[in-house]
Amino acid sequence: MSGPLSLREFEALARDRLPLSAYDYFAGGADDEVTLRANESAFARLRLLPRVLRGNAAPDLRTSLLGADIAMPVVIAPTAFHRLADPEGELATARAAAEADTLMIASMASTVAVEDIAKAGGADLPLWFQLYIQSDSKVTEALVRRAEDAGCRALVVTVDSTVFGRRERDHRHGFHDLPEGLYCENMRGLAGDGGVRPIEMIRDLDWEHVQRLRSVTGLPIVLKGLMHPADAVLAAAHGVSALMVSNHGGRQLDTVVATIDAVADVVAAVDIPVLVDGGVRRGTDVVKALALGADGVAIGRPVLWGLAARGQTGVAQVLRMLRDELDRALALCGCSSVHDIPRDLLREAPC
Ligand SMILES: Cc1cc2nc3c(=O)[nH]c(=O)nc-3n(C[C@H](O)[C@H](O)[C@H](O)COP(=O)(O)O)c2cc1C
Ligand SMILES: CCCCC(=O)C(=O)O
Repeated sequence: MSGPLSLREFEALARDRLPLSAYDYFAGGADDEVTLRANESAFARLRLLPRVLRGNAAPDLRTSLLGADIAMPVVIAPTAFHRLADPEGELATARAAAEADTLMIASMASTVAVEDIAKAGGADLPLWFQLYIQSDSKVTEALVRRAEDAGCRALVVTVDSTVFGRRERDHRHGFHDLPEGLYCENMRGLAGDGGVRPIEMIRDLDWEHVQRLRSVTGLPIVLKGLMHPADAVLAAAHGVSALMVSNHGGRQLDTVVATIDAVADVVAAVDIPVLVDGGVRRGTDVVKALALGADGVAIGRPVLWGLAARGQTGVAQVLRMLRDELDRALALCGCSSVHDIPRDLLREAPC
């Protein structure tokens, strides 16, 4: 029997191996999961109009993001709780990211501490730290110091989570907390008694928080979960270094537009790098995001599927598969590099 041939086949393998409550936590979205489905289906609605007879050698996939040189414009989105998928958890993910020569964004809700993730990835792995700003600014600052000391090269502030989205799959399973023995390790030592402090989502999150963060760190700040071009303009005015157009993989506000439908307006509004995540499952999806002006994409669930199916090897295979698909798609589109993808490559499919 052959191994998995696509990212979607990794999901099927992962589903077979995971307890249903963990699978549903990873797979699920908010409410009716309209946005969860839309993220993927919007890519299918965009079609390619390739050029031919362009005689290109192997396309150049390398790119750079905030000074990090990486093998392809595909990075690892921050996702929580990797040890629910595999005992090695984020350590395995970091090793696979390093092997693939790409960039990893570690979740603040990782089940391995960020300094251990950094060690596993090695000095060459560009590691960014995702942050939920906490109500106590001292706690936020302690997290920032921890990320800086671990060698993280940027802070990715998630701004789409002023409250936690309602995921009905989790309610059905009663999945509200990590199982016995697993903890959000970055929060260890931050509770009054030296214990593990729970992560908060704060309703009053605003631009002042971004400004305050700007004043306590020299690291570049990336805002993740921004969809509206007017917010993109404000972000640039507040000294933000890059944006991630994201709807949290359809897990926060349901019926938000698909990210691939939002990215072009954000790109047009600002001069800073723009990444997009949500529903990227094929090399052709990456081509479409780049044709719309994105500087790169991030993948969330496919990494978890690789991890649950085969640990570090599985994550490395997922990244390799997407890289090979991107290479083939570019060749077939007549593009010589990831920086040479014209907008007129795209057409909307008739309904
Ligand atoms: C299981 C899971 C956990 C996630 N945890 C976080 C998180 O801790 N912080 C964050 O900013 N985004 C989190 N996200 C959102 C991802 O960073 C990303 O936006 C999303 O997964 C992209 O969509 P995709 O899964 O379709 O690739 C999570 C997503 C999933 C599926
Ligand atoms: C406090 C954990 C947050 C994880 C998360 O962002 C998600 O499940 O989407």
